[in-house]
Amino acid sequence: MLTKENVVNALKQVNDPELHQSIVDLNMVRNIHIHDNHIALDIILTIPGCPLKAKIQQDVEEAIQALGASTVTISFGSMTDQERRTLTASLQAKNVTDQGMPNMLLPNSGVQFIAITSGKGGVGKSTVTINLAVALARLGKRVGILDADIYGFSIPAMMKIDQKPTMLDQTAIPVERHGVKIMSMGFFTNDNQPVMWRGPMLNKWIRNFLVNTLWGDLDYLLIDLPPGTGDVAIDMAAMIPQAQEIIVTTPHLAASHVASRAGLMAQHTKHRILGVVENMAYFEGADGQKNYLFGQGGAEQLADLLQTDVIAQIPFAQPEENTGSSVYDEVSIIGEVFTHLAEDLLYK
Ligand SMILES: Nc1ncnc2c1ncn2[C@@H]1O[C@H](COP(=O)(O)OP(=O)(O)OP(=O)(O)O)[C@@H](O)[C@H]1O
Repeated sequence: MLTKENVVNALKQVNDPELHQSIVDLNMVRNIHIHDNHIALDIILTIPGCPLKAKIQQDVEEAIQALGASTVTISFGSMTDQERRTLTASLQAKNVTDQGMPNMLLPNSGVQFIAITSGKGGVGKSTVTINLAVALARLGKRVGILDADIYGFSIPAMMKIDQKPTMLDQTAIPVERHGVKIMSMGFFTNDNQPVMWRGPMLNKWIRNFLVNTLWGDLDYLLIDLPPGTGDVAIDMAAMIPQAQEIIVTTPHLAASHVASRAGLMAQHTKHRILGVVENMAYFEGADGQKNYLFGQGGAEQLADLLQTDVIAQIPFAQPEENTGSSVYDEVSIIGEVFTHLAEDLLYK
C-alpha cells in the first residue's frame, strides 16, 4: 500500500552521497503526492547544480519503485540561502564544540591522528599517506587525509582528483576517493598557483581545515606534514598533542640522518612515534633478486636512535594502473605491504 508514511520511511534509507545522511533528515524531501500508483515529489538539493543529482535521482526512484509505485516524478529544486545556512549550522553543531573547538580533538573523540613526516622532500611521505589511508579504508575504517603540506600540496594530483569540494556556506564537504575523505590546500588554489603565506596565516588555515570541514565520523585522520620541522609541524604539534607520528625515510644514511631531526622533534613534542617507514628500500629484479639502490641500514639506524621500530619496508615499483595515480593496487607488492602496515596499526 502506497502511503506518504511508507514513502518517507523508504526515503529515510536514501543518503545524500556527500553528507552521508538521510535525505529525509536533511529536509531534502518535500511535497509528496500520491495518485494511485504514481508518486510525485520534490527533492531540494543543498546547492544548485549538485554534481551528484543523478545519483540521488536513481536512489530515490529505486527506493519508491521497491514500494510498488509504477511511476515516480521528481522535481528538483535547491535550498534557499537561509535553509542552507540553517542546515550548515546544524551539521557544524555536531562538528564543533560551543567553544569553537573541533569535536574530533576532544580526548574521547575516538579519532586517531597519525602525522606522516619526513626530514626532507621527495622520500615518499605523500605516497605513504595516501596508500596507508586507502589500506585502512579497505579494512573498513573511516579515514580522512588532511594534506597539511600547504606550500607543497600534492595529494589531489597524486590521487587524480580534479574536482573541488562542495561548499555549504563556508564549510567544505571533503572530496572522497577510494573510500577516503580528502582535504587539501590544492583544492583552493587556481591552476596550481603557489601558496605564499607566512606562519600565522598558515596556522589559521590548518584550524580552518579542521573546523570548517564536515569530516563526519572518522576512525583515522592522516596528516601529510610538509618535510622538515617548520611552522606547520610546530602548529600541528600544539594543536593536536595526541597525534602519533610515522617517520618516512629512504635507506640512505644521509636521508635518515636528516629524518632524525623530524623524529627528535616528535619526541620533543611528546608525540608518540609509531615507527619508521623505509621507502624505496630496494628494487626487486625479474630474477627475484633484491637490489639495494640507496644502500641499506639507514632506517634501522634511525629507528634505533628514536627507540622505535622499522614498521614497513616499501620497494621501488610503479602503481599498476597506467592512470598516473599513486594509489597502488591492493594485489601488488606495495599494496600488500600497506595492507600489512594498516593491519598492524589497528593493534598499536
Ligand atoms: N616506492 C616507490 N616506488 C616508486 N616511486 C615512488 C615510490 N615512493 C614514491 N615514489 C615516487 O617518488 C616521488 C616522490 O614521492 P612523494 O611525493 O610521495 O614524496 P614526498 O616525500 O611526499 O615529497 P614532497 O616532500 O615533495 O611532498 C613521486 O613521484 C612518487 O610517485
